[in-house]
Amino acid sequence: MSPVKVKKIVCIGAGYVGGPTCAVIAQRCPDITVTIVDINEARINAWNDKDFHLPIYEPGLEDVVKSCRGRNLFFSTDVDKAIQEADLIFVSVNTPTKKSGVGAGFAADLNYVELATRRIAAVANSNKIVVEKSTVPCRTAESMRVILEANAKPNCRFDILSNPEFLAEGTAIPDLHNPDRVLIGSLQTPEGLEACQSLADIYAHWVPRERILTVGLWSSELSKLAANAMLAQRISSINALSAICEATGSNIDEVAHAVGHDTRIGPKFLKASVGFGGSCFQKDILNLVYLSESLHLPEVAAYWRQVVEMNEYQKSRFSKRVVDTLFNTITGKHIAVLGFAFKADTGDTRESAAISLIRDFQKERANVNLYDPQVEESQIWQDLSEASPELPLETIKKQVRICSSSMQACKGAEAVVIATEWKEFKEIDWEVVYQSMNKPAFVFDGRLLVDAAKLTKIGFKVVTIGRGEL
Ligand SMILES: NC(=O)C1=CN([C@@H]2O[C@H](COP(=O)(O)OP(=O)(O)OC[C@H]3O[C@@H](n4cnc5c(N)ncnc54)[C@H](O)[C@@H]3O)[C@@H](O)[C@H]2O)C=CC1
Ligand SMILES: O=C(O)[C@H]1O[C@H](OP(=O)(O)OP(=O)(O)OC[C@H]2O[C@@H](n3ccc(=O)[nH]c3=O)[C@H](O)[C@@H]2O)[C@H](O)[C@@H](O)[C@@H]1O
Repeated sequence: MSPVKVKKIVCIGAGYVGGPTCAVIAQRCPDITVTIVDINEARINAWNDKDFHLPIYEPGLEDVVKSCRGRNLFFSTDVDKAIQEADLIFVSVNTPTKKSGVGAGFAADLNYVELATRRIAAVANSNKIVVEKSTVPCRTAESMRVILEANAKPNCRFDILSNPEFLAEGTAIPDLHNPDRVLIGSLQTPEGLEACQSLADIYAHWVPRERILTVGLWSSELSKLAANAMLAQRISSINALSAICEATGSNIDEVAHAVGHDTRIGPKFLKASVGFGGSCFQKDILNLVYLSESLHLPEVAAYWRQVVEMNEYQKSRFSKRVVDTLFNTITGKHIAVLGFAFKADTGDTRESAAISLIRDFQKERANVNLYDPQVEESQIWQDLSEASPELPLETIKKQVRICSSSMQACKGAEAVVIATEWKEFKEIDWEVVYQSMNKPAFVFDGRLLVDAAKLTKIGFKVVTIGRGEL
């Protein structure tokens, strides 16, 4: 037997991962037909939009989709047909934190993975390579194998691979074009290794072979959780140090620069912030915490849990600093919040620190003027309602006004809070903003974005994360 040469791929799940990842595969492998399917019809319609108003904002994505949609890249809701035709199936569905039942608040909800797996088993009528692309707990591939084999049609073989995704939102396309590594986990059996080879051959169309790492299935699954946990741990470490900086008059940027110069530590991912957000860091660490507890390793669980707790502390510490600085009350004051996405260059708001900040400001009965260049209004109302379920939306709308520019948000405000590091906030004409604000005018920089000395010269009182007043 030799490795199957893959001709047709289906990706189940047309989200932030499935969409960009498989669009890039289609772009780089013109000899392979790629169909991305989803049960969400509105999402598929948006991927097929004739004016390319795609469901995800991601720099460079539109060009990739334009280059191959209708050629060898297709988006469809016909999940069954696409499964039947494919040699290789990516499972790229959502794996959120469980909201109820055993492990609620920690464990991953694997319902979507299981439903997709059962669908594959129900409709497949030829051999398939099934690839776990979603981030899943260790040994999920084993559950998938059991489900697939128990329901397989005669003469239908399934080989299961783990191929976690490491792209970051906002830089998904360059990350996919030039990945640090592609990780493929397989059973170390002859069939498993052949399936691994088939998938590696796809990536080898554009990724150098030495960056395609092949490991055992369980190592691959755990490596994904480990990578996210260690990245988040760096942010919590630098944020913990930012609190010490504020109390001692040190400057977190200078500390990060000095620490990061050590080649063993490295300069990346040491930017202090108002707290990390995004759909995955918290979820994947909680998943690791749950795994550790299930394995009777409470000390290990406590170690990782602290990374999330430090992040919660950072967010609440920042909103408290706003209240304390504004003379211990923000009731009735106007606060301009700039940015709602969890980071720049994405319209994604999942777990965004801005949501917690605005909820805290609402509790203090402040008026919030909010501006974000990408996030849809409907998404903002949904997030704010979920953050304060006790408040009717009408009450929230009385306290929060969505603005169409930074200028509009800042006009008449007592304070500006920078929550997302959008490039356009760097280019704000602060002289003009200052004139339009109530005095004293404060800027709270939660992203180390603005030139504090320049703003102070204009007349602002500037409070920056990780910088003390001493
Ligand atoms: N968002 C990110 O930057 C990254 C996410 N991941 C992981 O990738 C996975 C997917 O994440 P996202 O793409 O962000 O999620 P998402 O929520 O944007 O997309 C998942 C899609 O799967 C669809 N879906 C669910 N069940 C289905 C089924 N049975 N049949 C067809 N479609 C189905 C949903 O309708 C949804 O459109 C998660 O496990 C996540 O942890 C990994 C790396 C990066
Ligand atoms: O599994 C995932 O979902 C992905 O999670 C992260 O990617 P993402 O969440 O899209 O974005 P990051 O750039 O990692 O930023 C996450 C959060 O940390 C914050 N951050 C990042 C870096 C930093 O130095 N400081 C900091 O506060 C960002 O503002 C953002 O809120 C990882 O970087 C990806 O490798 C991984 O594939």
